[in-house]
Amino acid sequence: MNAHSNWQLQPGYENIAAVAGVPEGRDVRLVDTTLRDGSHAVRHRFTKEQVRDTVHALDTSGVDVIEVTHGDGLAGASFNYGFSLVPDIELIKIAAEEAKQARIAALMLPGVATSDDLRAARDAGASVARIATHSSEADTSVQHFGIARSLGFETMGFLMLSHRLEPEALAKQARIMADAGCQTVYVVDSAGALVLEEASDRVEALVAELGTDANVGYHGHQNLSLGVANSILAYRAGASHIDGSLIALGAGAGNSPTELLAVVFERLGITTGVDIDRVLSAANDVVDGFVPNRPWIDRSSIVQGYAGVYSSFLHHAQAAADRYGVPAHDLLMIAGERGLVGGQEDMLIDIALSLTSSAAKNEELQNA
Ligand SMILES: CC[C@H](O)CC(=O)C(=O)O
Ligand SMILES: [Mn+2]
Repeated sequence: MNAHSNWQLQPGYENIAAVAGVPEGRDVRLVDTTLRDGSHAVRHRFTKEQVRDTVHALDTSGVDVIEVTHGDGLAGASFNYGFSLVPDIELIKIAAEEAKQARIAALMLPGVATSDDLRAARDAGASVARIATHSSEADTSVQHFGIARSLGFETMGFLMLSHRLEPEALAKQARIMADAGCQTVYVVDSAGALVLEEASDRVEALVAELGTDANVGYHGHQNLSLGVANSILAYRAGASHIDGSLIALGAGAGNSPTELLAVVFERLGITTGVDIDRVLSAANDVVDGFVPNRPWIDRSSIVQGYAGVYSSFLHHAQAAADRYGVPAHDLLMIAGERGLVGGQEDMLIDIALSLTSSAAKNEELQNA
């Protein structure tokens, strides 16, 4: 572990001992994000009962980290990202009460949430902090990792839109997170854009850079239908933490399905500690029962993977498309060409307006 393993705990948090890493007896640690990334797919409308039932099902399946937060992280509930039905902290509290063995994780984006939100999540029972930055901006997470460690959180770092950096450059960003106190750094394929070795080469570079200083994780999206295959290659390249979501519930075409990851790892003889029968039931009998629309691999989400667009832009693009009468996939293609990053959702409206005004100009020219 890194140089900061004896982090000074803040007053009131001295008795908290967060142990990071893959639990004994498992080869890989599956981290479930149904109740965070999946929040995008239900427009942040999870009810208390849905959270309780999903946590119960995952916990009894043996999944040992369950993420519960607004899709855009703590304090993400806003006009920009969409309001939650139930505030994050209430949902985290319910999840922590319900989980008997699993740890509850909360995600934050520096600049959206603050250290006060982290503290509130800790007090509500979250014990894993996941801090996400754009892949080239790891330095913006430094103080948050310090605060998270001093609150006794286990820490995980997300390098979002990892496809935008070459493996060596990404590894340098991972080093910044690890040195700041991050215990597991993730290659995050936010756009579902990485194809096979593009995923494992990035994981390999992080593993080489971090050595025993931090674990490496992989978070996949299904836009090109490669979430599970990429996750297996990521594991083979040295990732010890793999994210998934029940029924793929997540942004864009969704995440790698947790139940499929569990089944495929088991078929490969790789121990996850997750009970297959129970996790399949969690997916089919619990989450599929309350989700109105599963994430889908369609023209828009495939374009996201193809053009490398942040998966959570999907609903924003659909809303702008409906409002301005332009195709969502065109907006997403242009968003990819412009290299937009998370937080620039409003630029989709700008793109829609420029498409409508150029369409109007073309019509004017034709009528002239
Ligand atoms: C809000 C953080 C972000 O959506 C994290 C994530 O899941 C991703 O980038 O894929
Ligand atoms: Mn994601």
